[in-house]
Amino acid sequence: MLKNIDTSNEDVKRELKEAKTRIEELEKKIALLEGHVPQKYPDVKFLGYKERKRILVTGGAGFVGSHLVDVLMTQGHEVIVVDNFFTGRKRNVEHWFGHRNFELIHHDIVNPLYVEADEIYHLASPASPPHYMQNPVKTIKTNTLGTINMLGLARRVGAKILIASTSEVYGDPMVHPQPESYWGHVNPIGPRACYDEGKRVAETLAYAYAKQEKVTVRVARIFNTYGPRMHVSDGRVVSNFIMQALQNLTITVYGNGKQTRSFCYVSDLVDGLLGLMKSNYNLPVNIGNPVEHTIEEFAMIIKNLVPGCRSTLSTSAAVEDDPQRRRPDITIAETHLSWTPKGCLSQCARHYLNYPVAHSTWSHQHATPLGQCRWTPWGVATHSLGSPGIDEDEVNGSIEDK
Ligand SMILES: O=C(O)[C@H]1O[C@H](OP(=O)(O)OP(=O)(O)OC[C@H]2O[C@@H](n3ccc(=O)[nH]c3=O)[C@H](O)[C@@H]2O)[C@H](O)[C@@H](O)[C@@H]1O
Repeated sequence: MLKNIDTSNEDVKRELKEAKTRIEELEKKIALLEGHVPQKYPDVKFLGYKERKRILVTGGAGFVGSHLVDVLMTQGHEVIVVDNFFTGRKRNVEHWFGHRNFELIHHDIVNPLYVEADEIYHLASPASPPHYMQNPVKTIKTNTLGTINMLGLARRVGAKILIASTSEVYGDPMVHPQPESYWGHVNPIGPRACYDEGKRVAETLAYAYAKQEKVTVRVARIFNTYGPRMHVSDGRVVSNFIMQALQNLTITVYGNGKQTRSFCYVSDLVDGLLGLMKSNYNLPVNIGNPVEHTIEEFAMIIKNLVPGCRSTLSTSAAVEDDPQRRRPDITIAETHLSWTPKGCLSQCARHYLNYPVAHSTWSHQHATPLGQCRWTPWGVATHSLGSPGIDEDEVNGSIEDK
């Protein structure tokens, strides 16, 4: 091209010089950006355009959402994450920044969203009691208006939508274990109502849209879940007890500790959500681990997992409306999704124990399926974790994104 250009001409010389300077500036900017974007992504399968789906994950930067995003990305789908970063964090998905199949939208789903999608996983909502009680009106809006917006989007674009509901729809249950057919025992004006009733309305909305607007819906009732990327200031029992045990602080058992919970590891939950989305089953499905422990037993399990832990247990006044027993009946998930949780509590808790104490590597970790774990005194060798130590920022509860 330059052959026909008179490079002795002063104007051309000047233009070439300017262009060169501009190219140098751009090269510097590219180098700078490359420094921020991870060069190497986790392995992503290639899918042809017929198999590749465009999948929207609301709350995709949160604890559960980000693990789901990891699996969908590695399967080769195009994933759009929408999050308002109330409890979600960019660092949970930063290992995908810049990937051509990944998009992150900072948006609050209380406001309408217009995107194209084949499937929607609607996970957006705070899930930890102290978080959802902090702004109950906002929690109700997220679960009602937010769900209406997502169901409306599913209707407009013809997407299949999975609503993340909760074991909290059963309230303080009078039936144990809880089958999906149980209607629950919820205090509609209690401190947990913003979440419990919000999720119950979300379920009602899902089936109203299914009936009236022919939207294809799936409803997962998620039981207590734990794993990497749960914020250390999350306030739920697993992260509280682990952080207390690691620092030799008193383990704060609320009430007399005789209340029960059944804990599911996050990779098992994600498998259940994927299985439900794929299945033809359209009624609510419990996804949780049916192995039940009292909170007192659970405190001892965590204490015993931390070498040399000198923490003692304290009890206190019971939390208002705290469900006294919780254990999922997972017959439907086993029958219709062929799903059953694989993780056992002490192994998974040990696995998870590594993450909050090795914060620099925390956000990049996947919840490795247990079959792939190699155990070391501090957990999983495959994750090349740092030595135990506590991240000041995390412990002091610097939750700038809450
Ligand atoms: O982990 C979850 O997935 C669930 O967490 C909460 O439900 P909850 O069972 O109350 O969760 P936690 O706050 O972890 O409490 C579990 C039990 O431990 C007790 N607890 C909690 C924290 C603590 O420091 N000490 C303690 O004894 C609580 O009183 C409660 O009895 C949410 O409300 C659910 O939506 C969510 O699905």
